[in-house]
This record gives sequence, structure tokens and C-alpha cells, in this order.
Amino acid sequence: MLELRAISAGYDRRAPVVRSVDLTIAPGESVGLLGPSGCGKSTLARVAALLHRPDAGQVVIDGEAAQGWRHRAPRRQRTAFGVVFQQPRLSADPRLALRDLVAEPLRAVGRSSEAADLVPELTARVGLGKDLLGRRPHEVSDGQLQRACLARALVLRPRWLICDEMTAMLDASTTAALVHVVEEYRRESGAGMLAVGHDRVLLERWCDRTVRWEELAG
Ligand SMILES: Nc1ncnc2c1ncn2[C@@H]1O[C@H](COP(=O)(O)OP(=O)(O)OP(=O)(O)O)[C@@H](O)[C@H]1O
Repeated sequence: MLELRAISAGYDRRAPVVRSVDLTIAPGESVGLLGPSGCGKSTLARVAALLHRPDAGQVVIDGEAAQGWRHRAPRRQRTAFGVVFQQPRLSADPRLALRDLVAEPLRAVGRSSEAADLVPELTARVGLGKDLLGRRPHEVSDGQLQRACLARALVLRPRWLICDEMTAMLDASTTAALVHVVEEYRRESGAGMLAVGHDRVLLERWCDRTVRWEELAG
């Protein structure tokens, strides 16, 4: 269970963008969060993934309250999440070849030796040709880079996926391909998901249930 309890968060304590929000996602469940631009969806998604410390409230991951945020979160909690952002270029180290980008989380947890098996398997799964793996982010398209970022999000086999407008910059066929990869992973792993976006048709088709920002905001 991923529980967001009475979360308030933002960038100025006097004017929170997320106000007293409650949201619970059951194991294996996929929830779409719909809302207009600028309402606070990304901020809430970052709180859920332990990337942004809320001003108030609690995140409870599989029964255990979050023990910290960003690099201060304990590894077992941090690695419970795979996160894919809207703009792959902002979340990809421009110096890394795509194969190293996908392997980054393995290196961070001292499991680099597994990259030799996992990187080819995952890059094939997300549809990245072998010829692209030696290229750096500026040498590939947004869609190709987002495929690599999705592979990176899956490499530690997270129990929870947080997809923040994952497909907003992509064409219809790349969107369909990435949604398919996520759903295949969720089927075999039982991972739950929070997908944030403003495309109602996509989220309603993709997710078990969708909630609108106005229903959540306190
Ligand atoms: N780093 C920041 N510093 C200050 N304000 C910020 C920061 N990031 C976001 N905001 C503000 O917080 C509010 C919510 O932003 P957020 O990115 O969470 O919205 P969103 O619903 O995800 O929007 P979009 O759909 O456009 O991505 C916005 O008014 C935004 O300008």
C-alpha cells in the first residue's frame, strides 16, 4: 500500500501548492491523477516518490512511514520507487551513454555486475536498438531517451512506479509502446503505479481508476 496522508507541500510554506491531500494506492493498483497545468500534480508525485519533502503529512510505504527524503531516504525505501519524468533531458546525465544511463541505479546500489545481463534485457524490452546504446542523450531523440529513462526506472524492479507526464512529449506510437512496457512490467511484478497527467483519455484507458485533482485538494 502506498499512502499519502494529509500531505501539504510546495515551495513556500506560507503558500503550499498541495494542501492536505490524501491518496491511497493498493498493491498492484494503477491510479491516474488528472489535473490542469500548474495545479501541483508533479509536486505531489515527487512527494510520493520521496523526492520532495512535504511541509506536513506522511507518506507510508507498505506500512512503513517514510524515513527521509531524497538522498536521506533509506535505500530500501528509495529503491521501492521507479520514477519517470516528463522531460527526459532534465533527468538524464548528458555525459552518460544510454547503456550507462540505464545501469545508473545499479551502480548507485553497488550492483554494477548485474548490468551485463539486465541492460540488454531491459533495453530490448523498451525497444532501444543495440546501435543506440553507445550514444549519449544529445545524440538520440526525446522518444528514444524516454525509452532509456523507463528502462532505468525498471532496472531495480521497483514495487511502485511514479510516472509524471511520462508520455507528454511523445508521439502516439511511442506512447503506446511505453504504456505497454509499463503494463507488462506491472503484470509480472505486481507493482502499483501513480500516473500523473492531463490526458484524460489516455489515463482512463491506462489506469484502474482515475482521480481528479479537485477531488483530492483540501
Ligand atoms: N521549484 C519550484 N519553485 C517554486 N515554485 C515551483 C517550483 N516547481 C513548481 N512550482 C510551482 O508550483 C505549482 C505547481 O507546480 P507542479 O509542477 O506541481 O504542477 P503540475 O500540476 O505538475 O503542472 P504541469 O501539468 O504543468 O506539469 C506551480 O504554480 C509552479 O509554478
